[in-house]
Amino acid sequence: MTDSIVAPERDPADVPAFDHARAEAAVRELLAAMGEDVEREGLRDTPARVARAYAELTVGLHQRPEDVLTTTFDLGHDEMVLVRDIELWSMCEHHLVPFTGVAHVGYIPSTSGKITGLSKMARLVDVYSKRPQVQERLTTQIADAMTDILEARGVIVVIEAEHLCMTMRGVRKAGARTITSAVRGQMRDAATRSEAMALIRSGTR
Ligand SMILES: Nc1nc2c(ncn2[C@@H]2O[C@H](COP(=O)(O)OP(=O)(O)OP(=O)(O)O)[C@@H](O)[C@H]2O)c(=O)[nH]1
Ligand SMILES: [Zn+2]
Repeated sequence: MTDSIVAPERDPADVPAFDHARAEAAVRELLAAMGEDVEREGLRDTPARVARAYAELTVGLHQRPEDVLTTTFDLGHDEMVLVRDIELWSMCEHHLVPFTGVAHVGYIPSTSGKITGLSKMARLVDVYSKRPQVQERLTTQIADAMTDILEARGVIVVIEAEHLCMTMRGVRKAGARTITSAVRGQMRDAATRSEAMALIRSGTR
């Protein structure tokens, strides 16, 4: 593969605003390419609807991780914090169909004990999910943002997801789950990592 999984992150300031007119024209073309009658009643508003839907599904291209990891508290807490089973919906950049599953995000705060609001970790997952993605990049981006912005001493991110491009088309293997992980800093320590994995697995239903 020539394209890097860990593509350099684009500054959201450099990403042009979602072009609704262009997206509508493209959807109209796609429908025409399918042989559909784009003027029939049921499809008349579809290009505009799809454009709005894709604007929503890619809103993360315009968001910065540092804008969601804003609320930090210096609690002096220096033990592991882990939020498990954060629901995620993203879009595979190869087929533009969803992949969905859960993210588990854990970290060991900085030596100063800088922690973030728990909901902010879920918001961070959303920022990176709402873009054309591959699961590996999504995983590393979340881990790197936690490390850089919170100055976390250790981070673990595990994502379990089902890709609709493998389920509803192509190889058609419903139920196959892809698991990716990214581990940083002190979380690489064998004992700490197994503690985190045990906490994540304790939720396996
Ligand atoms: N590594 C990785 N691969 C993905 C992800 N999402 C989709 N893919 C894969 O991307 C690949 C694209 O392969 P291609 O051969 O170019 O496309 P294709 O002919 O549609 O492939 P099939 O899905 O096998 O029919 C497929 O194997 C997908 O399963 C992801 O998040 N990570
Ligand atoms: Zn795909």
